[in-house]
Amino acid sequence: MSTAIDVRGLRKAYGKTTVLRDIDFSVQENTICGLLGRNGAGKTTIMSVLSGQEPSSGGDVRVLGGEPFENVSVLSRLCFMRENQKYPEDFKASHVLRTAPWFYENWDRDLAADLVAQFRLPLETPIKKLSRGQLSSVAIIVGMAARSPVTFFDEPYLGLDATARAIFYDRLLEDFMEHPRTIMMSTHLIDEASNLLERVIVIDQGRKVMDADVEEAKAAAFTVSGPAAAVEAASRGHRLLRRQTLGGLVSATLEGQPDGGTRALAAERGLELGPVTLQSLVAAYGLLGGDDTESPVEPAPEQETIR
Ligand SMILES: Nc1ncnc2c1ncn2[C@@H]1O[C@H](COP(=O)(O)OP(=O)(O)OP(=O)(O)O)[C@@H](O)[C@H]1O
Repeated sequence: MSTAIDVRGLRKAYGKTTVLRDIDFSVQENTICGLLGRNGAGKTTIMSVLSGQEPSSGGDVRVLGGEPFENVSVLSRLCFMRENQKYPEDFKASHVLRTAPWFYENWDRDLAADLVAQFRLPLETPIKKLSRGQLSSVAIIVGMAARSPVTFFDEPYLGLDATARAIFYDRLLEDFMEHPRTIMMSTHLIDEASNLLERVIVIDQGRKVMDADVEEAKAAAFTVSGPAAAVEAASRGHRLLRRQTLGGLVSATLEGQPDGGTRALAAERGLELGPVTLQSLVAAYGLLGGDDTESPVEPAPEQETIR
């Protein structure tokens, strides 16, 4: 498999303010990669540079083998759907769908029509009158039907209801299986999108702080929940990544995997051992902001109770 995106020592500054520092990563072709991080971390800026919308201030950026900025041969194979996508004044969704094939050579008309029906998108309403969710669905439909070899989605779900978000995730995965391509998506809805993501890159204050294969990262931690003293005992020998409390109950996210001793202790003291979700893993490294760490204990999905 070859490299679709290669970033070495990327720096971006606006005037005297540096917003990206010394960022390195590469993304293999035909991968769906999540770009995560708190507000203002630098996700949109990275995608803007990778999609040639803005020049970098230093470092080397290659997309499909070439520097994207002002490079038509790279730009013609990219699609960047951003959260505040701009359209010409008085455009309707029908105009967007009619003009999109001029820009995207792999454009799939049937897929676009199918998605319009699924998202219930009104085609003849002026874009500026569409609701926030309908506006997001226009960008999603274009980003998907374009089938560009490299596609960037910047928080594509804003304003979408839960059903529409589920349609987006399901259809994107289905289409990706049939037409593999490289997709980078920034999101704050980590657990919702986690089934899609093979790779995650986490940015914090303009620096890369995590770069991992999702399955490997999830396999490198576990949760243990129950009465505080028992959880404490079961946590010995493991690095504590995160601790949440609710009344007398504690849920700890620990590095590693439970060994025989931990399992036996859990069985004896009625503790629950469970897998870690991507969201809590990212939160465990302190990368989701304060609110999340204050949230009450929630049972992890598919928890295994050892008795
Ligand atoms: N044109 C600009 N001029 C000055 N500063 C900018 C400009 N564009 C972005 N920034 C700053 O760069 C930093 C990174 O912004 P960016 O939009 O990339 O963050 P983000 O991770 O996408 O955030 P969010 O999750 O809130 O969308 C922020 O501090 C932002 O204020």
